[in-house]
Amino acid sequence: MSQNKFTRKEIEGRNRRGDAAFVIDNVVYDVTRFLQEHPGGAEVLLDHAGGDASRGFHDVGHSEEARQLMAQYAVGEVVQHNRRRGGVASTDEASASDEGARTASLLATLGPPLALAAVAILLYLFLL
Ligand code: HEM
Repeated sequence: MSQNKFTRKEIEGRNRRGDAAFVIDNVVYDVTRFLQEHPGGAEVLLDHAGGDASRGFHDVGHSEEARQLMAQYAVGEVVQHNRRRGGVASTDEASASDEGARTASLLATLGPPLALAAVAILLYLFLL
């Protein structure tokens, strides 16, 4: 496999019949020449072209033969800061979004009682 490094942005536009590439497990595959040969059809590859096909690829439960075949189409790797685990959540991206989700759920839990308490305090100050 070549040691070329790609950003996910560089793969994004490569979703056409004339130039199709996607990422599986942080490896970049140029499947332009494979489209017509894929036993699962060209369309499903094009659906994932330009993005991360890891989940789709693994969900299908490809055979060992398919895994060997795919090595022929590997053209490089995803740059370090764009790498993902399991093709879904990246280490960096995941921790960022985890944090966002945590903040949001904290706000959702604490928001209503805090708002009620604030209203109660205001009423107390103004009315009593
Ligand atoms: C370079 C990447 C890929 C290679 C080399 C490859 C190869 C193959 C091969 C050899 C088969 C025949 C069944 C088997 O041996 O497992 C197959 C079937 C299939 N592939 Fe892929 N595939 C690739 C990527 C993908 C991706 C990204 C998807 C979808 C997300 C996909 C979806 C399917 C489907 C739906 C089938 C048909 C399964 C069936 O009929 O039971 N493939 N592929």
